[in-house]
Amino acid sequence: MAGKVNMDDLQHLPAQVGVSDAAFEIKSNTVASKSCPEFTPEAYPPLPSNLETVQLPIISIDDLATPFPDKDSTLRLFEACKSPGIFYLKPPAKMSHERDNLVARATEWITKLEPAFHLPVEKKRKYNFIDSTRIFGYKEVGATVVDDVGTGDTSEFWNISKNELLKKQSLPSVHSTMAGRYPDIIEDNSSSLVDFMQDCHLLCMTILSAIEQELGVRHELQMKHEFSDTSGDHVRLARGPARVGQEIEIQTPAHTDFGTVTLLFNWLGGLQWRDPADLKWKWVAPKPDHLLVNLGDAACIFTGGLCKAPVHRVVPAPGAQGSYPRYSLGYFLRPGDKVILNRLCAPTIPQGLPMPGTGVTAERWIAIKAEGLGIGRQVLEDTNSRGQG
Ligand SMILES: O=C(O)CCC(=O)C(=O)O
Ligand SMILES: [Fe+2]
Repeated sequence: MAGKVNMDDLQHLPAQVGVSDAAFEIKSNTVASKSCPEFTPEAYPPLPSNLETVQLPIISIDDLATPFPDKDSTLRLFEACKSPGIFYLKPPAKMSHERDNLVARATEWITKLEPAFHLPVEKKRKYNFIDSTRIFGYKEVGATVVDDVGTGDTSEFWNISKNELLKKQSLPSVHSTMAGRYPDIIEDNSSSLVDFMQDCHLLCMTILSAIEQELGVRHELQMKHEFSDTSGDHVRLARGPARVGQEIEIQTPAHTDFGTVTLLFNWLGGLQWRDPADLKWKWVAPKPDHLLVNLGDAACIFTGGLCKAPVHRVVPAPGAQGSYPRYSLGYFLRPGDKVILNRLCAPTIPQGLPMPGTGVTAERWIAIKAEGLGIGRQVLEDTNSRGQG
């Protein structure tokens, strides 16, 4: 069955170690109803009080988003990027043009776009990823492999491409005559989604700017991530089902993010970070009014391994929270498609062994990683054009 791993098999999967028993305390009277809307953050119960969660650094963007941020703030951010490579970030209370802060807007986006998940599966399949090089559109349950026997994941995604929405904005008349790339509920909101992406991108640039300052490089990192560049940048809406049983159900298997910076908004537990010190999975608790920042492979390569790309995965939320379907939203910042993943030239960047992905374009790296996760296999199997990636 998609995404199911028997508890007895856990030894075979190094990814499974260290999960606290508190995760599996589900009381039968807390089974989620199938009511809609499913995304009801105000109703979520707390995480189990005995759950061990990892203490991640907490950074406030107000300290960084000035033309001359103080040295302590940029250093604290850089230290968090070096270890563990994942941290909480408090966004500014108001963004440009008096828009609300990003956490409030991410909450509104999930609320508004949740119906895209409730379309009949045949309808959603019309928007399946084209292949593993173009992972925009719909990823259905089971399309990603969670172990070496080919078990599928349990989550579904809508990956909404920044460039596809930008193209639609610049060529509205052409697009109005074309079949929609996304369901109407997404297409109809594309212009305000672009505004949201632009503010997410800006926040990522603030993070890159702080890293540049600490490395003593000018704008080399930001230049590889122009908003107008064709790239893998996208908003990902994800839905994972409520916990079904006692087994570990993998919503998203162990991975590092492919790109440079991920802004992650989640409201229920279920995200786990693999501690490199003991290889145990540690729960990452959502922090009210904060988002999570997670660095990816490209950040690691550009900085010669100084920045870390943490290994993480998603399982149903622990305890009573596991009774709720889990929604999350990510903004994935990736280098321009044609950018070659190489370390920056600066005396501060270590000259070590090349890391996986070094020397290939960002576009190719996305395809290599997506194939490794089995993404696109349903399309490929359906068309019988190629074996599983
Ligand atoms: O849903 C989450 O909390 C994390 C999702 C994630 O890691 C991903 O989509 O890359
Ligand atoms: Fe991720």
